[in-house]
Amino acid sequence: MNYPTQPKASHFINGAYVEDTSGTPIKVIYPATGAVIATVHAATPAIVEQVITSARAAQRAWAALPGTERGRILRRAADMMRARNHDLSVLETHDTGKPYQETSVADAASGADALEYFGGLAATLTGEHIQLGEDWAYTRREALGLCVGIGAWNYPTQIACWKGAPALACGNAMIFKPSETTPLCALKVAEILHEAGLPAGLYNVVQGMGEVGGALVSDPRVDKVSLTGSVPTGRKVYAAAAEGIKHVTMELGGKSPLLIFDDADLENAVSGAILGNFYSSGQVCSNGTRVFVHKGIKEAFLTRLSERLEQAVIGDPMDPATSFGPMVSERQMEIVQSYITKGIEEGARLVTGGARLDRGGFFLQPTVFADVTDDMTIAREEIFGPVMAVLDFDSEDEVMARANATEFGLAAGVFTSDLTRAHRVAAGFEAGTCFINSYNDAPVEVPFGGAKLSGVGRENAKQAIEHYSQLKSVYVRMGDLEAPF
Ligand SMILES: NC(=O)c1ccc[n+]([C@@H]2O[C@H](COP(=O)([O-])OP(=O)(O)OC[C@H]3O[C@@H](n4cnc5c(N)ncnc54)[C@H](O)[C@@H]3O)[C@@H](O)[C@H]2O)c1
Ligand SMILES: C[N+](C)(C)CCCC=O
Repeated sequence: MNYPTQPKASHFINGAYVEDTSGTPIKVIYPATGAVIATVHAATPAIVEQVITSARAAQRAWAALPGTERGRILRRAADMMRARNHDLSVLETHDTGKPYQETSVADAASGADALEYFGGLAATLTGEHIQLGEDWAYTRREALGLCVGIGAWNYPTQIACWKGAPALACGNAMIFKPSETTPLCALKVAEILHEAGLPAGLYNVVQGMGEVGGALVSDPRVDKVSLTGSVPTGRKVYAAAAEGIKHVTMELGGKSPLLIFDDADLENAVSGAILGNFYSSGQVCSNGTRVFVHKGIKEAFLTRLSERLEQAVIGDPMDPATSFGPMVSERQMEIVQSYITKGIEEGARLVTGGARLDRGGFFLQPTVFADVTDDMTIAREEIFGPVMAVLDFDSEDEVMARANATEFGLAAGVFTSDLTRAHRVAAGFEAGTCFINSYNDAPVEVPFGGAKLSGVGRENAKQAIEHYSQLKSVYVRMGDLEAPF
C-alpha cells in the first residue's frame, strides 16, 4: 500500500474528517487473508445531525453557482482520480478483494468518467421557453436539495461517484453512506472532491449499517435517496422514502438471462458468459447468471467454457497476474456455498468448481452447473457469487418466455450472428440494460438501471439528470389580467 488502509477518521463531513468513537465499531477485513485492515465507527445520532445540518447549509450557494464552475470542479476531481488511479485501485482491492488487474482499469476509472461526464453536463442544464400567444412561460431546471446515496459493497468507488457526480452537477449536496462491508473508498472520493475545490459540506461520507441508512432516508430534510443494494433493502428504503414523498433511484438486484444461439461465435459467447458470471468473483448486479444455451451446442459450449476457466489465475489479488479473487466476506462466501449445495441437492450437474480454496481468505472456485431447470433455486434467486447456471433451449419463442419469467429485470444478453434476431430478442427482453454479442459494458454515456423488481430510475447518461433535478414552470403574463369579479 502507498498509504495506510486505516482512514484518518470514520466520516468525512463539511470538508473534514470527523470521528466519534462512541459509534459501533466496524472492522474492515481484507477478503484475501481475513486480516483486519482498518476499523471505522458507525455514525451516531449526533454525527447524522451534524452531516445533515452542514450539507443543507452548503447546498443553496452551490446551486447558485454557474454550471461551468460546478463542472470545472468535478472535471478537476476526475483528473485527480485518474492521476491517483494506482493508489485508489490498491485501496479498492483491499476494501473488496477484487483483483488489482480489475480495479486498476475499472473502478477509479469509472468514477472519473462519471465526474468528467457530469462535470461536462453541468453547464448545459437549462430550462426552455414556451410561447403562449403573447404570454409565455419558461422552465428552470433546479436542484432537488439534499440527496442521500447508499452503496452496496461490490463497487464502492464507482457507486460513490455514479451517485455523487450527477447530484453535484445539478447543484445538490450529497451524503453518501457506503456499505459497512467496504467503507474505505468513498472517503477517498470525498477527499479528492474537496482537494479539487468542492466547497465544504457538499459531498459527505458517513459510515454505518442499515440503521444509519434508515435514519438518513427518513429524515424530512432529505429530498432524494439513491440506493444500490438488494431488493429486500430496496423495498424498505423505497417505503421509507415514500413516507416523505422523496425522489428515489433504486439500483437493485438481478437474475439476468444470457441467451446463446447455435449461430453465435462460440469463443465470443464463452467470453460473454465468463464476463457475465466471474468478473469481480461474480459479485455484479447485472450478471447473466442464467445462461440459456441452444441444445445443439451445449456440450461444445461447456467443454470450451471449462477449458477457459482452467486459465483463471486465482490467488493474491494484488498480483497483477491474478484474474479471480476472493468473495467480499466470509458471510457472502457462506451464502454462495449454500446455493452450491442447493444446486447439487436439486439435481443440477456440477460441471466445474463448487469448492472453497484451501488457503486463507474467502476464495471459492468459479462454479458451473449444467442441466439446470427453471424451477431450481439456483435458476431463480440472485446468488451474487461465481455460480453460473446453464439451461438448455430449443426455440427462440420458448427461450424468450423463460428468460422473462423472473421478477427481476436488470439486464439481459444475447449471442447470435443473426442481426435481425439479435434486435428482436433485445426488444423482447424485459430488462433495463441489454447486450448484443457482449456483456456487462457500462460506459457512463449509456443509461444503466433495471426494470421490474430490479429498480426505478437510471444512473449515468443524460437521463440521470432527470433524477437529480426538477423543473419549475414560471408563467409570465404580458397584458392585463381578467378575473370573473
Ligand atoms: N443495480 C445495481 O446497480 C446494483 C449494483 C451493485 C449491487 N447491487 C445489488 O446489491 C446487492 C448486494 O449488495 P449488498 O449486500 O451491500 O446489499 P444490501 O441491500 O444488503 O445493502 C445495501 C446498502 O443498504 C444499506 N441498508 C441496509 N438496510 C437498510 C435500511 N433499512 N435503510 C437504509 N439503508 C439500508 C446497507 O447498509 C448497504 O449500505 C445485490 O442484490 C446486488 O445485485 C445492485
Ligand atoms: C460496471 N459493471 C461491472 C457492469 C457493474 C455495474 C454495477 C453492478 O454491480
